[in-house]
Amino acid sequence: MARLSVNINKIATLRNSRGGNNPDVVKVALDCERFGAQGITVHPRPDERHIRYTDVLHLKKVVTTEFNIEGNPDERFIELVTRVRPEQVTLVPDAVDAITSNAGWDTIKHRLYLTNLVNRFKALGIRVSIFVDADEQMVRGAKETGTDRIELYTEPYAAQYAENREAAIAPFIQAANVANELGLGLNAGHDLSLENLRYFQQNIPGLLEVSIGHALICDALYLGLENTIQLYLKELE
Ligand SMILES: CC(=O)[C@@H](O)[C@H](O)COP(=O)(O)O
Ligand SMILES: NCC(=O)COP(=O)(O)O
Repeated sequence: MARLSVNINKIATLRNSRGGNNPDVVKVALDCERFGAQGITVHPRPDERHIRYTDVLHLKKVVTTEFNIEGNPDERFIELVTRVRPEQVTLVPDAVDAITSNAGWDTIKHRLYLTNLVNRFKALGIRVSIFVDADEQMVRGAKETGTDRIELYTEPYAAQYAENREAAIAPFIQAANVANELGLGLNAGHDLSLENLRYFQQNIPGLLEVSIGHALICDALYLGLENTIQLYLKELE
């Protein structure tokens, strides 16, 4: 069964909209864990428009499930991850001005750069995952870097799901098969939701973890956080 890591960026976005500390991201992270989340994901960006670097330091002290820090590995991010030593770091090639992540790495073009980072983080005992599109060549390129896992960028799947779910999932099955064959661990995330999650996890072999933020927090507005996390966990059974 794939594990659920809740991305709490959106909680920080809400807090930042007013200053102050409401909602309290540390409390929400602990509540997510209490309600059954098996991991907490944060994605600090250089402008700190949602999760702040100081939040990451506070969260590290209290999170008892898997702590996953995602982001573009600029110097400040590398320093943060080195200091915090989460269970997992996910390397994402965000442009500074991106509203949200919108592509995986070109693992062939950036092989050396990624290999150096993978070695650096693995030497600290941090599991490394590389964010990639569902593309066989990118999965094979990721393997060359020595990464432990890849995270498949699922936005294209989510976007096509309603129209044609078989076509939407086909490249993801192919990428997953390649990852499994190469011995790469497999995570997935972006725009996964109560609508599209079950079909994804039922069809993707070897899926270890999904990180979900936007849709889950939106659902929680109507359904409550505890109930929502339970519903997502049910989809992963
Ligand atoms: C890598 C990925 O797909 C997610 O981390 C996504 O970028 C969430 O970040 P936002 O909450 O800023 O959209
Ligand atoms: N890695 C994906 C993630 O953490 C959450 O993405 P989203 O559910 O907010 O699109």
